[in-house]
Amino acid sequence: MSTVGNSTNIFWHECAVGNIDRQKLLNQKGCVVWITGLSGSGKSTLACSLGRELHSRGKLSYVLDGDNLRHGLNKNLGFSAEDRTENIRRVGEVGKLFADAGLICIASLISPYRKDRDACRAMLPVGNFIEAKIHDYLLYVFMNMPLEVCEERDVKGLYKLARAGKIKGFTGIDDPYEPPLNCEIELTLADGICPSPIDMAGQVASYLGEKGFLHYD
Ligand SMILES: Nc1ncnc2c1ncn2[C@@H]1O[C@H](COP(=O)(O)OS(=O)(=O)O)[C@@H](OP(=O)(O)O)[C@H]1O
Ligand SMILES: Nc1ncnc2c1ncn2[C@@H]1O[C@H](COP(=O)(O)OP(=O)(O)O)[C@@H](O)[C@H]1O
Repeated sequence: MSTVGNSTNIFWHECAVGNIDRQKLLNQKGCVVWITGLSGSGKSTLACSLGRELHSRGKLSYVLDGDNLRHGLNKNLGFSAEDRTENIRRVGEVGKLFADAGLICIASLISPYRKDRDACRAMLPVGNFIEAKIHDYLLYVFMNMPLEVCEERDVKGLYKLARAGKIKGFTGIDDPYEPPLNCEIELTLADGICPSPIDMAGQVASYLGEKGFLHYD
């Protein structure tokens, strides 16, 4: 019996089928691939491309997209620092459940503040897999696209509105984006050109393969 947050007198219930059973069933290791970067940097595009790549390799994944989650789970949150923190915390917790379910969870959110991303790392520290290898099972992918590139794309017209002062607290304009100091993968321009989503997805999938997430034995 314990107290967690505001809940008192609560108990943890274990089930007979556990995380290892599910990972064996799926022949993969559950993890969270967390894509962070500015609006318009290509997070959602990479998330979908990676999902497709993993699907084609017979691996089960699920995309948690910040914009989409704000239509449901997170629809009571705005863009204040406190709300963004709560947004990241909730998605971290959901990602942890997906990873525990054995899936490769692809989270795609601006997640601009370092302390919020660090808190997610602390929430999903290490996976102790059966062969005794220890992996981080939260992997950060930094979409390191220059603001000018994102602003030039401006698919939703939000940068224009932010520059005109019609959106307040827009990331990269009048709200900070704090680049990761310890990401697993950084994707950026090569000779001034953005690699294709398929190439980027291939790079992330290869990383997952090398780290042993795409099989379970
Ligand atoms: N003020 C402000 N700042 C940044 N972004 C804004 C803002 N207002 C609305 N939007 C739109 O919301 C999408 C980002 O949602 P996220 O949940 O990923 O943001 S965060 O991680 O909580 O910072 C983001 O989507 P993406 O362009 O896909 O990143 C924007 O379309
Ligand atoms: N690798 C890429 N190369 C060129 N354009 C891209 C690439 N990835 C995304 N884009 C384009 O950039 C725009 C923003 O992409 P999106 O995935 O919606 O970004 P985010 O989710 O970070 O806001 C879209 O028009 C998309 O087609």
